[in-house]
Amino acid sequence: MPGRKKNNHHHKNKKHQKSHHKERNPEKEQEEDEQEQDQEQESPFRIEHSDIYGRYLVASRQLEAGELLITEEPLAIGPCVSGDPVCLGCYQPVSLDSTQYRCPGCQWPLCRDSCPGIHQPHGHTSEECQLYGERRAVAAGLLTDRTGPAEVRDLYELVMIVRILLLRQRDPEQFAAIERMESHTEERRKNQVLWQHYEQKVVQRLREVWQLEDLQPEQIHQVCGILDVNCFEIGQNGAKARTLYPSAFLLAHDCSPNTAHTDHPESYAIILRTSRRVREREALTLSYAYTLQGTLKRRSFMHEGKLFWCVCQRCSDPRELGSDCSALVCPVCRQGSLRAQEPLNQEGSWGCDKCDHKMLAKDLESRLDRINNDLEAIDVHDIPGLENFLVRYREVLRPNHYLLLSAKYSLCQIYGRIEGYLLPQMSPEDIARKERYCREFLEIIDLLEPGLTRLRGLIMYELHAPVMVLAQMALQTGKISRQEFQRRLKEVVRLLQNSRDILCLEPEGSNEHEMGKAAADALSKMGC
Ligand SMILES: C[S@@+](CC[C@H](N)C(=O)[O-])C[C@H]1O[C@@H](n2cnc3c(N)ncnc32)[C@H](O)[C@@H]1O
Repeated sequence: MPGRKKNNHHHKNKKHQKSHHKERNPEKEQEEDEQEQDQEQESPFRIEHSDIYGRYLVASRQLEAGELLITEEPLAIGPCVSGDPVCLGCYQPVSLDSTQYRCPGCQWPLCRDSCPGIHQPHGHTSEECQLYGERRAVAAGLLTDRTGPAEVRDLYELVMIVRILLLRQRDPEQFAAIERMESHTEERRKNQVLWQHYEQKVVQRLREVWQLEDLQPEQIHQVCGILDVNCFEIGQNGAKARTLYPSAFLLAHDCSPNTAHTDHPESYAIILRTSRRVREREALTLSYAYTLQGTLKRRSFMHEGKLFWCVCQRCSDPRELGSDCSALVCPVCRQGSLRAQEPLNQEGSWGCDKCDHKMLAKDLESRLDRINNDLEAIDVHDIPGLENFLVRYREVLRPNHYLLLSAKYSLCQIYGRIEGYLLPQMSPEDIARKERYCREFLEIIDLLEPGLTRLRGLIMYELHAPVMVLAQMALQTGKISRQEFQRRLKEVVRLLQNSRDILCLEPEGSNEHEMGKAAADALSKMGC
């Protein structure tokens, strides 16, 4: 499969070159065309072009859910750009204090001296080590436990850019493949705030402070654009990296996509499959944004980073495909729901469906930002804190609002899993609460990410346990009949089967795959 997909990509590039040299060798051209047609017939997708999407992939035949479309290793990989320091070899979190292991050559923090990513192409290479070693004072020397998150982020941002620019010498073909990706440089140049940010934080720093003067400003800006537009954020079991892949970048975006992807914990290869049935000629899509965000946020995220305004079905629908996950309680009548009147207008107004109250999107956004800050301040393991958040905002946000769903998602995962809240320690009321949150969450994910998607697999696994425990309790206390117990058990089996089928698609060695195996074990213990 990797070969097939890779061919497809290179094949496209050949085609591109050919169009400029058509008269050169007509016989060879014809032979190549035939080969291309053969390959296209075999491949589950082909590349097309539109004025809106640019290049994108379409299904070359009807595809069933779960079909493998692409698996390929990254052309480039680097740490994620967050304020959290990670190992340059394996992208696991590291600390910046004096006890943290550091590379003897360049002093950047690494997880340990036996990190599998040291001197590996997908990790901390000797080339990179030498470059940073010569610039210790302006690179790793700044990374101490007194360095704030913004400075940590700025320093780590440079790593992937430097790696790509080093590829120019080491592997010009790979570099050329990256250079052919969309960078939206001209549109980015028009946005002075964005352009100046990269000029100061990246271009000047690399050329003046790090003294990499042979890097041309235009090329650095182009690489920054390519990274913003095409990067995948990946990582298993706590690792956080960003990657560029040779052909997966071609998929267009949709806020309710028809593919799902995961990545291999060691090779960082992407594994991309259809998540549901896809019709012949339908565009293959993935989501560049986070599912648990409302339309206003997703659209501005895509506009800022990817330079387009999404007009997909979910974005165009004030009720977001029936999920209603952006609706607020009307602050005036307290009865109605406040929704976007023109969801594709970021500055439009939001109106109540029961009274005349209206609100501007920008006022609403700042309100939501404050609520989001409140949520982010709560530790993900803090059950009372999360429960309190749900109570505090139930008069403000509709029950399916994405901020409430985020809190419910955390609760689904920690009830039953942390000390003091393990299933045998939990009251029937708390177990029932876990069940309720799982069901509420699943109902929305079924609308937004239907099919073979990781979130569905995870939540169905979480849901099976409370259903099972409560059914057993109810049978023992005579609250339900044996027949009703059997009916509930059937649901448990269905949940376990679905989560096994989804989570076993995750790569071996990942936590999700382990969960898929646990679901399979539970089924065999039940004799299924
Ligand atoms: C990762 S690239 C995809 C490949 C790109 N189309 C190309 O030709 O190189 C992302 C870019 O594709 C375009 N794109 C992807 N999905 C889109 C969508 N749903 N609507 C409009 N443009 C889209 C935008 O220009 C976006 O910045």
